[in-house]
Amino acid sequence: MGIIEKIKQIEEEMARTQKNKATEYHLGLLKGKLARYRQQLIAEESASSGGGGGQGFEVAKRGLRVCLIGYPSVGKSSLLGQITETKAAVAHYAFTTLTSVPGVLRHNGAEIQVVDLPGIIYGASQGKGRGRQVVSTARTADLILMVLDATKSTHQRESLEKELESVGIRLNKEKPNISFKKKETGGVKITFTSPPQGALNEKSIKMLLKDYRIHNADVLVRDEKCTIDDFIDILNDSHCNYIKCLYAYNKIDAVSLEEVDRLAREPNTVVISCEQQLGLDDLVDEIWYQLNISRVYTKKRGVKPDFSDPLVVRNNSTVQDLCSSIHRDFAQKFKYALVWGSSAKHSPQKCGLTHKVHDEDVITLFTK
Ligand SMILES: Nc1nc2c(ncn2[C@@H]2O[C@H](COP(=O)(O)OP(=O)(O)OP(=O)(O)O)[C@@H](O)[C@H]2O)c(=O)[nH]1
Repeated sequence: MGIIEKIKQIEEEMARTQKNKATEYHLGLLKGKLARYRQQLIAEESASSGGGGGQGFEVAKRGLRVCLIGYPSVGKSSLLGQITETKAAVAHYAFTTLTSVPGVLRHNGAEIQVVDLPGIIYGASQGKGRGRQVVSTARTADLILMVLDATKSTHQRESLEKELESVGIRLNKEKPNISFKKKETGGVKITFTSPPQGALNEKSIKMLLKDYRIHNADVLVRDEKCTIDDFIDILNDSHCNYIKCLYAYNKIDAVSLEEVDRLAREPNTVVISCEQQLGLDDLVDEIWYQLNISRVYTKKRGVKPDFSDPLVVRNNSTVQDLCSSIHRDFAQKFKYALVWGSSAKHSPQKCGLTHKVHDEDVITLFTK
């Protein structure tokens, strides 16, 4: 039996099983299996398409990236046209022509890459077609901007969330506070910092570990609210991405004021109209805020810093993160850095890779 059939079988069994105290463990086990098979499916796809990507999908990442996700015709191309410098044609993507269009959003002197993902994400978790390529690009996002049509039902949002959830993309969620270390010997050791509240207990953890054929490991659950799902995420850690998501309801010009008001009150939500150019400045400000951006200006020795083209990194980034944003291998060549600005104790301060930079710092990097 292929993985897709196995996934289907488990999903059917889960749908048949009633949710109650007696079935809690069995359902947990099924969820664990499902996560494992889905992970295998994604790994297979990546291997067969030469490491993710796929035709028309490798968009080189520079600085921070926002990915637009949404159903066809919600107004993604129009939005990209409004907030970025790439004037993407309002065009219909045929199923065969999958191209992601990167645009550049300039704000507060920094550049943010905005990638429009085609609206064909549905069915990705079942391994259908190109949806998975969309998902693999979505994983590289620093922020997901889910574009929704205010005139349509809430179904579009729920089904996109479900789809992303099933491929291991967790929206607006922190990584579960569970430490998990595989070992060579010594058996399984499980510790809770306080008594667990739900079904995540010694029994269910042991059962899942057995199913994953892990016989030696240390597990420390630091949060009493952690669930079985959280532990499964930790077991499949390499396939889980915790990404912030901002919801943008477009076409508010076509719905009632009451409806706009209701949508605007939802968490992490901005209401816009691309056609009437409403709410777009708020949206850009919110993107900036959600990305937690720091701008760091580079300075060559003996020359004034270049204030026109900052490196853009997340707040709390280190010099190492900065190096990686320049080039994957740059950190290996790194010798030391001189830093001017609020993160430096004195100006300039000589720093190593672990130094945390602040917004508007100036830095000179010295290589070996
Ligand atoms: N009423 C209204 N219509 C809009 C708005 N923004 C976009 N539209 C219309 O919605 C339709 C789809 O817009 P696109 O920008 O092509 O949507 P898309 O999400 O990129 O669609 P795909 O390319 O199919 O993924 C077009 O006919 C637009 O004119 C808006 O703010 N209000």
